[in-house]
Amino acid sequence: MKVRITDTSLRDGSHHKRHQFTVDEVRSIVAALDGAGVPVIEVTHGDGLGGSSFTYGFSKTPEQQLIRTAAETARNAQIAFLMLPGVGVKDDILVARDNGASICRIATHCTEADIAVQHFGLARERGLETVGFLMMAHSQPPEVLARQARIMADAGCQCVYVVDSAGALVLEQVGDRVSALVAELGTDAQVGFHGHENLGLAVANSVAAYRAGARQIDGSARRFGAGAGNTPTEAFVGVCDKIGIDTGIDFFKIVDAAEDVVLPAMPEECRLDRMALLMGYAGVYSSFLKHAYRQAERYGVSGAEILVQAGKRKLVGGQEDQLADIAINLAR
Ligand SMILES: CC[C@H](O)CC(=O)C(=O)O
Ligand SMILES: [Mn+2]
Repeated sequence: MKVRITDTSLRDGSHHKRHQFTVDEVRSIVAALDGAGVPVIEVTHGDGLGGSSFTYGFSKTPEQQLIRTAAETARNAQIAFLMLPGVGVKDDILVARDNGASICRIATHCTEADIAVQHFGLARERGLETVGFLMMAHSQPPEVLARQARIMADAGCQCVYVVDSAGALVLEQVGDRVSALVAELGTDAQVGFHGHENLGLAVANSVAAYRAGARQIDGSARRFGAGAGNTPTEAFVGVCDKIGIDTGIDFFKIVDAAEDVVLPAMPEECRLDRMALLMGYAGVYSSFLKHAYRQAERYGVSGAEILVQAGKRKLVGGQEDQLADIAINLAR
């Protein structure tokens, strides 16, 4: 059986890099991933199209320039981009398409799929392949996610992802969620899985997702991503080789790409440390990590305590400003 892997080091890795990718880094990483046979490479600001801002962090290089560079560099891989309705707008989708991207991935909090309906419609109308992200999927039971997936599929989404944004899901919890989506969607849309490493389970969870019927899985070379990073693409490829899942990716080439090309572009390895573990344990959005560090330093409080409070408040993606509010309250 086959699975399609999307490498998101040039999008989810943008959080870890504080959105400072250069054209040269994108060119060399895309060339290496493409050369290893990675079929889809995602390139965007970490928070999606339009994310470059005071709230989320300014990009060093305009993301559309990075998308164009990626599309010009890839020989076989398709270039994907992410957008969160409200952070980006429909015109951003059209510009990304003109810059050579062919897969439009639209992310919403996992109870808010309806805000993406018009974006899926536009993307399909303009010939883009579509993927939907149900973020923070640990926070809702399988049946709720399945209903949200139905909204996305009816709007034109061709693959709905269970997105473990907090790296909080454990094995069967992934399988149950993916199975519910597979049962709901049937042949209307595929199901995908996007994992984070905050509890050290990203590869195992991705295998569980595959076994429950997911046919698209995200990875990031060298785990380059938010929080403790994502499912390491190279490790997942190795595991797939061993258990008979065809990824189409050359294990030895992706191992070299991760070590020789991706690692040098990382500010540091993604660490499974106290802050990351807390995120997985308390169900906190991985993209909050760098923001928590920044607010902790600014207000002289504990970053770990900020994350614990963020978990208690059940914050969702887009509520980054509340981390400052938490830090101010802790400082008082
Ligand atoms: C800001 C979008 C977010 O990083 C998407 C994602 O990768 C996730 O929720 O894990
Ligand atoms: Mn992610």
